[in-house]
Amino acid sequence: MQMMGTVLDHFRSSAWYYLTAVLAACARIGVFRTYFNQYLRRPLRRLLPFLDPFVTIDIAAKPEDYSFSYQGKVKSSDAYAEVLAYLSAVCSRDARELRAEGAVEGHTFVLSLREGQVVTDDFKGATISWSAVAEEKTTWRASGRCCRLTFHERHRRLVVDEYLPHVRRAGQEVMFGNRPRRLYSNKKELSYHSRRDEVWSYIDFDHPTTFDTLAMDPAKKQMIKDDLDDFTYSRDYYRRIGKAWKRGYLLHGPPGTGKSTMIAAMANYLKYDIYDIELTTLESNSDLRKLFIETTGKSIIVIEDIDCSLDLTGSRATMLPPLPAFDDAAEAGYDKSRGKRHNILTLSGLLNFIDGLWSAHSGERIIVFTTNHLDKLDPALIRRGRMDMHIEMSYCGFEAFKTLANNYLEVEAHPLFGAVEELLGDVKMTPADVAECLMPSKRSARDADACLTRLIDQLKERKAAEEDKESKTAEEDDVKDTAKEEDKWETEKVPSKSKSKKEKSEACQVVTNGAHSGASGVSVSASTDHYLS
Ligand SMILES: Nc1ncnc2c1ncn2[C@@H]1O[C@H](COP(=O)(O)OP(=O)(O)OP(=O)(O)O)[C@@H](O)[C@H]1O
Ligand SMILES: [Mg+2]
Repeated sequence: MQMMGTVLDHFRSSAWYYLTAVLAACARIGVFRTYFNQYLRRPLRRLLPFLDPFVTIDIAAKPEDYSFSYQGKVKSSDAYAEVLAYLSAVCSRDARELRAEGAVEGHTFVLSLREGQVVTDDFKGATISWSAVAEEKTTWRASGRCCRLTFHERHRRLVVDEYLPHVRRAGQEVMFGNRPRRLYSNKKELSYHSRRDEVWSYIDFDHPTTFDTLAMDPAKKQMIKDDLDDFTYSRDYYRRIGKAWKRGYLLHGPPGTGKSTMIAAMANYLKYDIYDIELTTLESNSDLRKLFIETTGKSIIVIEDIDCSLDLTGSRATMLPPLPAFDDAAEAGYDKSRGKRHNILTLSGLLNFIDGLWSAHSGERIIVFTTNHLDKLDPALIRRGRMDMHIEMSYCGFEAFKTLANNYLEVEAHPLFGAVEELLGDVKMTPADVAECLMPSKRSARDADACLTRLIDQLKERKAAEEDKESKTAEEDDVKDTAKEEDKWETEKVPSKSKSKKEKSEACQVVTNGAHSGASGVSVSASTDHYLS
């Protein structure tokens, strides 16, 4: 028992000893920390770049910050996905241990680094290392993956000002290129708070037309391609001259000359999405603005048949009719129950959409209008600067025909081409009609002779019809000319100066009276004769 007491005493005293020692050490650490923070931290920080000159930036998978989109809805940052897309090419080239994930959209894989792997990227003489790291867990966020870039302190400005924006832009392009193109059309019901997917619906755009299959004069086609190329590579130029990065094309020409086909060729050439706006479904200028805000960069915004969409021919001031009287309200499109007027989309609203302040929103855009009747449009709508390029889609010429023959019959030359060339010089036929003739009736019978003969027959028929029409018109003109000549001759015989007004009116009276007395046409001329005699 005494022994037991001695052991306990010993234990107590040593516990006390150790506790005192730990407390003393903690106190020393606390004192050290205080001294370190007060006197050493700053000088050491200044010394750090000499010891470790590398800077690191983490781009996390889970965005820490959220930005607010136009309608005040939270929109997450895409930076991590963009970096992964950018690095995918570098990784597939250099890394040995990779991970592959399906791209958010489309059918491709995005390759990224496995944890601990490093790849390097060169940019304007700077070497930047990328590594995949597990992000540290914090009190408010679970751990996630992040991409860490490391670079020398002396490249700090280059990386922050140029490299990172370059990574984002290139990443966006990779992401955009990985998915199929889209054809968007506007929904009918738009509310003020509609989100992007509530104002636009889309389908994958898989139109096979390219500039190679588009039938038109080769020089004109090349000019359009060059213009599109210039536009896409001119981001800095547009910025420098202070112009929104957009270009307007007006396609005009008779039905079936390939205006819609041209839009498809443009979209495939540039790899842009198409936003097809049906103006007649919109109620007001703000609807148009809402649609426009929800479009993305790298897109073609199309308004087809602009002359038919709305009455856009009036002056800007008179486009908006005054509010109708109450009884006429329904007829004039005034919805009494909702207290608002329909179809008050105005020309000035449309002009604003094309080149107002909103037009500069997010990236490059092409705006295309099509019309069958150029003369019906307000000059303000189609002036240069708004519609930068006016492209006339015209009837099929021989060069355009050769493209169609190559498309449909896979022939580049044929003995019947000579006859077609001659006839196309005389007859106006749209590419759509030519294409129809070249389309074999049976898929198995892709017989160039038969198709070309059918085309020649059609052209001959049209030529005969046109000649017939022309000769009829000429005959009618002759009759009209003769009638005019006779009238003129009759009028010249009237001694107009010899009679005073009063006499003339009396004469008219006579004529009128005379006319009353008999059959009108004959009587008039008879009366005139009477008057003349
Ligand atoms: N220039 C062309 N090149 C190739 N195919 C063409 C061309 N023009 C017309 N076609 C053919 O004719 C069809 C109709 O052409 P498209 O719809 O492009 O004409 P459009 O000018 O838009 O007519 P509309 O004024 O009636 O809208 C197309 O599907 C295409 O097959
Ligand atoms: Mg069309």
